[in-house]
Amino acid sequence: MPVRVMKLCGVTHLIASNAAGGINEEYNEGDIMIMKDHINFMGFAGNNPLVGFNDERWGPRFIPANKVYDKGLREEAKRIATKIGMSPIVREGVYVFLGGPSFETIAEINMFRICGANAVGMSTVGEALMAYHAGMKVFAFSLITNKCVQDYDDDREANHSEVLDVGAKRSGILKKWIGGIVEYIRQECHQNGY
Ligand SMILES: O=P(O)(O)O[C@@H]1C[C@H](O)[C@@H](CO)O1
Ligand code: HPA
Repeated sequence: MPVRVMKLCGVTHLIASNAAGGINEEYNEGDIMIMKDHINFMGFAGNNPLVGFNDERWGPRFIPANKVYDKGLREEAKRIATKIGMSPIVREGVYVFLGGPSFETIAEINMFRICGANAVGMSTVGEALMAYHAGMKVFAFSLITNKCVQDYDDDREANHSEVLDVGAKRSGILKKWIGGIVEYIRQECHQNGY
């Protein structure tokens, strides 16, 4: 349970990142989507990290999940993006969490688009729920590494090498952006006496 180990070490904020496929047709490869919400599709099948005995010292048995992704951090992240000139590539949207490792079928992508998902990936939601349950502030974002195939006449196929290539291409700007967010969190912790 790495998130709980972080909590025991005094960590107050979680910054989580992932590579994701763009479902929203306006999203481009290389865009960055701040997660404002998620669809825990794995959770629909009972695969929620909070299932099982709940030790109240971590957090309550039943938690709301409509504010997992901290609004203040999202606003600050957008402000920093504007300051460093990356706002044209920054989006905000809903991430749907699937188990993978196969990428999605066209029918699945069409279903998730209709359900309100903007991007699809294979991680982050479990960690975000654990951290929120333990009282940590959560900020998460997706690097859109590919536009999901949504049409049977489209010959492209999702693959892991494009994920790695786009990650490498965006590493410089992401370092700068995350550095700014970390600095904001440092100041917030300082003001709150942490
Ligand atoms: O660990 P993340 O969610 O960033 O990785 C994504 C999803 C798969 O693990 C992989 C697919 O290429 O990238
Ligand atoms: N689907 C799921 N996970 C992903 C994708 C995708 O299209 N791209 C990067 N990670």
